[in-house]
Amino acid sequence: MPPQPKHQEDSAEDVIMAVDDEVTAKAKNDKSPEVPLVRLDLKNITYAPITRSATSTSNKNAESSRTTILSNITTSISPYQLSAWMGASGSGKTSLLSVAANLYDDPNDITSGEMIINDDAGIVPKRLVGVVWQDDLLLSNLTVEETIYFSARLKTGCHVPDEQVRQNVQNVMEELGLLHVRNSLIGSSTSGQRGISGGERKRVAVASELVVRPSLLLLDEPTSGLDATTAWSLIVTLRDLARQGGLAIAVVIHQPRTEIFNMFDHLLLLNHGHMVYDGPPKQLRNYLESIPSVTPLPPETGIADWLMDTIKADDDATRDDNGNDDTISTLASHWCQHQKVLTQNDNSHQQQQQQQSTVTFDASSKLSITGDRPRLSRRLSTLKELQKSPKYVSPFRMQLRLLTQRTVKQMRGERLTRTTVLLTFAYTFFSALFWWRLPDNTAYVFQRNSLLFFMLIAQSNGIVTSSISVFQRERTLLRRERSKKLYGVLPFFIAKTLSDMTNNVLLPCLYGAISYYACGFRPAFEHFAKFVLVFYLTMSAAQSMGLFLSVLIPSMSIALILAPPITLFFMIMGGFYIPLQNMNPAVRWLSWLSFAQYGYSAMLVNEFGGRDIPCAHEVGDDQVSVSIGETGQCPLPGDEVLASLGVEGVSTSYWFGVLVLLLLQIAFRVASYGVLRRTNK
Ligand SMILES: Nc1ncnc2c1ncn2[C@@H]1O[C@H](COP(=O)(O)OP(=O)(O)OP(=O)(O)O)[C@@H](O)[C@H]1O
Repeated sequence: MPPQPKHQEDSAEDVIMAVDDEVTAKAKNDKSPEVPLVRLDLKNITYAPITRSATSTSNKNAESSRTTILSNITTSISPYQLSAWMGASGSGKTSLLSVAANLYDDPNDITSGEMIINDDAGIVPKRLVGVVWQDDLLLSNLTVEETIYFSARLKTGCHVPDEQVRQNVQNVMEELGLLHVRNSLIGSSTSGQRGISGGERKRVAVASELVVRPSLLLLDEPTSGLDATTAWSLIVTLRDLARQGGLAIAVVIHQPRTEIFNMFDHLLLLNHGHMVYDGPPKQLRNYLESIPSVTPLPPETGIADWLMDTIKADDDATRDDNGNDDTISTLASHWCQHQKVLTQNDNSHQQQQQQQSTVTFDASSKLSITGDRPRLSRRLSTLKELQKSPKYVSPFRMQLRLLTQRTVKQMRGERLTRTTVLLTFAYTFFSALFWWRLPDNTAYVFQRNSLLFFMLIAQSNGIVTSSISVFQRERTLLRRERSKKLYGVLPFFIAKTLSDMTNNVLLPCLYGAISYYACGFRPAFEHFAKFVLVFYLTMSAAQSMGLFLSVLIPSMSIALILAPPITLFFMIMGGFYIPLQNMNPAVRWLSWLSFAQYGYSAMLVNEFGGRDIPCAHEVGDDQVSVSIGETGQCPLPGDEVLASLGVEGVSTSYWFGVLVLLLLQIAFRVASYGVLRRTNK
């Protein structure tokens, strides 16, 4: 007999769930706040995105070249249940996951079908969904605890006190066996920085989602790379969370061991984007063995292994008979027939239920309900109620604070890597080696001048390139977290700008400061401070230009190829190689956009402006002829030097250069923000 509502006058959304004794007992002890129950029904979903090459052609062509990845998928993810999605590689499991989580690129990619949330057509509010992808994007310089904490805090409203959030972090680390590595850095295999193991990474990714108890949790191959025991204990944890907390959980899984397979409440089997089975795992064997072409489960063979062999054999048979992959396989067409029967049965069942004024979960969950088990009554909210919430969980100020703290922590390891320290040391060594203690007289004006430009060139290229590579990593994380509505582009951007102002440019400035005294520029502190200021601003303008390039050019390899010639172009526009007055007027105007021009001019003004340069022969250093300052005057007025280098008019003002450098980087940053807002969705 189907379960009855407690009171006859209960609304139609009231749901009675039955769970087993053990789970009920655990649920009573569970102090975590109740999650809103979410049931997601996918009805006849066909997902056909436009392939990347097609988007470059006309819309008409693009439409006709959509690739159908999922055909007519009908399944449910129900509260209190752990569902598994299985299928061979490329069968469409990950695609289905992005459809269910509402994280696909374009709504038009769903060419037919509908999604139902708690009986209302619509999509799940993102704040209720947690997704763990195959490729986690954890920040390498954060510890395990910091990673989970930042994720928790960004997903928790500011009304929840910090102690509570930290307690939740502690609990989830305990649940997932991460306490022993709580202070270990995540690390990164690509940068050779050793960190936690692959299995621990996976658990950190799961913990970062679980910590806020999402109503709907979707995990893409959470057990891949885990040893058998760890995989088993992770699935046990997920099953317990579903049963105790009412979470609706679906995991994409390849070939689980039988003990794991038996833990699933619901199974969806896909093959080449078609459904092959959807229902209770316990009935799978009977169902498959009822198909004449299927070899029965051999003794001593795990059910998941047999399942994958059966799909493979079905694939081979389809290809043999028809010579192409597009033809629907025997298993898929058998399921179509079966589904028709199920739908008819379900319709008549629903009619029966309406007469009795009761509501149940989907067909599969009914199988777990037994009349004499204890019951938990939880209300299934309407979609409208679920949607009632601000766009972002945490307010702007909190997003900004958390993102700034997180970026600072991430940058602490990148600022002082062995490579950056070595590079700075090498450049300082070169500068000192070739320009050590330059005499201050007319014979060395040209060398002073070339050293100033070398300093700019040496550091700018590196800074533009590192700005591009750092942002390309951040971009993917931003896209993923933004699509989950964790924060907006503005707080991310401000946090990044604040971090950029102190990171990446610090070592180059240290290089500039040491070289300044080592090479013997004007000794007064005022000139040293002015040099450091303008050097800093030039470097940060170069960094902002690098950011703009990487925002504009989504492909990192292309951006990295284009960056050096673009930087060099602006360097030439700086006026060292060709004095600006000798430049072709058609391109000369571009020097107004060159950060190098303003930085170089201000440095020249700081070094030569407002003073006379002593004569070489008067100080006994006359082996080099005066090559700058056409009048041959001696002592040489510094303003002559500036004029001969093309520094004229407003450019002779140091503060003009400083102001334009400031404005230039603001312009690059604002433009980057605008482009990012429009494109990085
Ligand atoms: N945007 C897209 N455009 C074109 N083809 C796509 C797109 N996304 C996925 N595919 C293709 O759809 C098929 C299913 O991909 P999907 O990643 O969903 O499979 P999967 O079952 O998760 O595979 P795996 O187990 O190997 O991760 C693959 O052949 C893939 O190349």
